[in-house]
Amino acid sequence: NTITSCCCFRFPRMMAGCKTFPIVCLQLYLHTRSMLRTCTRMASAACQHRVKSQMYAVESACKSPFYFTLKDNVSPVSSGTSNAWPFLAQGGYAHSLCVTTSQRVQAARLQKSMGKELTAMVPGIQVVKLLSYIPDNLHGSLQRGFLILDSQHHHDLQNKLEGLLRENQQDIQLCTYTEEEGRVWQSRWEVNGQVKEMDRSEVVAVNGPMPSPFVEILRGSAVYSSLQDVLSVLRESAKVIPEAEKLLKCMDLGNIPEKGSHPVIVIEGLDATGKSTLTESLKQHLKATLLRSPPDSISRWRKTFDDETSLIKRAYYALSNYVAAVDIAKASEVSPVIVDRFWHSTAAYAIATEIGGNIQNLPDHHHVVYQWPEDLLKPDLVILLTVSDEERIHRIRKRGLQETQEEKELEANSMFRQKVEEAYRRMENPGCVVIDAGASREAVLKNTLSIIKRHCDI
Ligand SMILES: Nc1ncnc2c1ncn2[C@@H]1O[C@H](COP(=O)(O)OP(=O)(O)OP(=O)(O)O)[C@@H](O)[C@H]1O
Ligand SMILES: Cc1cn([C@H]2C[C@H](O)[C@@H](COP(=O)(O)O)O2)c(=O)[nH]c1=O
Repeated sequence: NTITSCCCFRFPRMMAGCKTFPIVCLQLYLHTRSMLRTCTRMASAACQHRVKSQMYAVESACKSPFYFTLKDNVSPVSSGTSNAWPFLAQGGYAHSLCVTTSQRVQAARLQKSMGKELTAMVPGIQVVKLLSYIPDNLHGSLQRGFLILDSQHHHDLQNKLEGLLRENQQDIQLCTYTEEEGRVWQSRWEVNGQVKEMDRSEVVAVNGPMPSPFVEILRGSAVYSSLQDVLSVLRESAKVIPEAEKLLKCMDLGNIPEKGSHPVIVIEGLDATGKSTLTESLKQHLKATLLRSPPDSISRWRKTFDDETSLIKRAYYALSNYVAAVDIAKASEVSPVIVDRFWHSTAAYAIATEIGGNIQNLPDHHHVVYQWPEDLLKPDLVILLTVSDEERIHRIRKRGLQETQEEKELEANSMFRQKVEEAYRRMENPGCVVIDAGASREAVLKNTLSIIKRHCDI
């Protein structure tokens, strides 16, 4: 950046009036470009190799992550007491695949497609999220990937992984882990004409940091804290996703819209908790304007972004709040505004999706991901509707979804739902006022109206 800015701004000023100025400028520009290319190649090459202080964190369903590192890197203090690897029992194998490319949109898309490919690769293997990073430069060194657990040592798995490495040799790092007499070895593979084992190093289990790197990376990769952050991801995405370009054109990048004199009330909650039912009734009772996020103006691209990587999908939902804020600001000049889902949904679903395992793995209370973005119009009141799982299932069934299929989904997603709701409850500034929405429609409406009267000037 410094070189580019020097070339583009300072240097021309120094050379103004000089006859050879255009030639010198062109030479400098070409030289800079080639230097930048060399730097990128060097950085990428460095990523393909092990760095001594490199740490690995493996996501765990019910506990904190499992951490390991090269044995040389371990000081007696940071070392765990045992090197028992839960994945390598009974002569099984494990492999790690990390995306090394530094371009975040490209890296996220490659990671998503590899995840899909790996899960479908061989029946019986287990694919778990993995992060590789250098502790004092987490964001700068982060590589996302997977640990592939192969307890039955499938012969064709190694071939398939080699195929993946061949196809993406510049962008991924493949390692295999084996246990020999209680010691675990990491072999790194590289394509050198054919796929070869480059080197072997001993790795050991270690204690990890608190909060875990899975929590630390949420901000900026799933939960955004400003419009600038969101736009920067979407601009990068626009190079490969035409809808991102169209979406950006819908965004009015003027000043932050200011709320009018009427109250803005947001209704939040899990699916089928009664938000639509309640918001329609509130609209009538309060003679309010009813809006939703994502707003109609950009909802035609929702499906495209729902199918995208988390980085891009969450940027879409985050942006949809800023787009909705423009309508909310205008409407609140003339009437109260009811909003069906807003920022809290965006953050709560993003956090619950990204954080694997159970509720204990969520970021602690007051973490930055629970804070309202400073540049987003703030509502006067946020109401969270909660109902028991049984009642929610009952309502979904009555709404007409197929029973058995839906039942299975609810079973599988029980932990996910708990995490979304807990994330909602932890949101701050504004926090949520929780209403038990398991009562009758009339009772829920009455309760909500009395809370609105208490909090807002209505
Ligand atoms: N208080 C209530 N008692 C019983 N049934 C209710 C109540 N509120 C809503 N329902 C019914 O539950 C179902 C889900 O309600 P609704 O569509 O309002 O929820 P929602 O939160 O907007 O859902 P989604 O987020 O999935 O759009 C509907 O069939 C609705 O008629
Ligand atoms: C607004 C918003 C929604 N989602 C997800 C959460 C749910 O699975 C669906 C529900 O949307 P609906 O419009 O209420 O049917 O969308 C999300 O992940 N992030 C958001 O900001």
